[in-house]
Amino acid sequence: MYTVTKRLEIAAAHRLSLNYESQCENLHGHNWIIYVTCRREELNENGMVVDFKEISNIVKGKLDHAYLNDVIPGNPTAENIAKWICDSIPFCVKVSVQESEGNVATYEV
Ligand SMILES: Nc1nc2c(c(=O)[nH]1)N=C([C@H](O)[C@H](O)COP(=O)(O)OP(=O)(O)OP(=O)(O)O)CN2
Ligand SMILES: [Zn+2]
Repeated sequence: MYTVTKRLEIAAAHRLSLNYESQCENLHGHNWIIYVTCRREELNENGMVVDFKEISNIVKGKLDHAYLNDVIPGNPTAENIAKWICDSIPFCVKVSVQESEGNVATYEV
């Protein structure tokens, strides 16, 4: 079994709809740090699980400098961002999304 992990950083904006009063409901931004892990039994003809560039193209192409409410279905929390990324990348088994120094959400298949 082969595993690759790609670390990415994106800058983006979002606002959350919450059932309590919070500054997170206001438009604001983060520099999210994202770890994408893909796993596969056999390598492709290029000797790769998934090309790091493909991971970068998918994540950065859709999310970098974006308004995440327009991309992520539902509330663009770190949890939902992690699931959206995992569903968007072939052979992805785990995504961790770090929103700030102490706040990390992980989605695993
Ligand atoms: N489980 C989650 N909780 C929260 C999320 C999330 O994605 N998943 N997101 C937010 C907001 O995006 C907010 O911008 C960040 O939350 P906050 O609690 O303000 O985080 P801080 O680290 O900046 O605040 P401290 O109080 O200094 O810890 C909210 N919750
Ligand atoms: Zn936020």
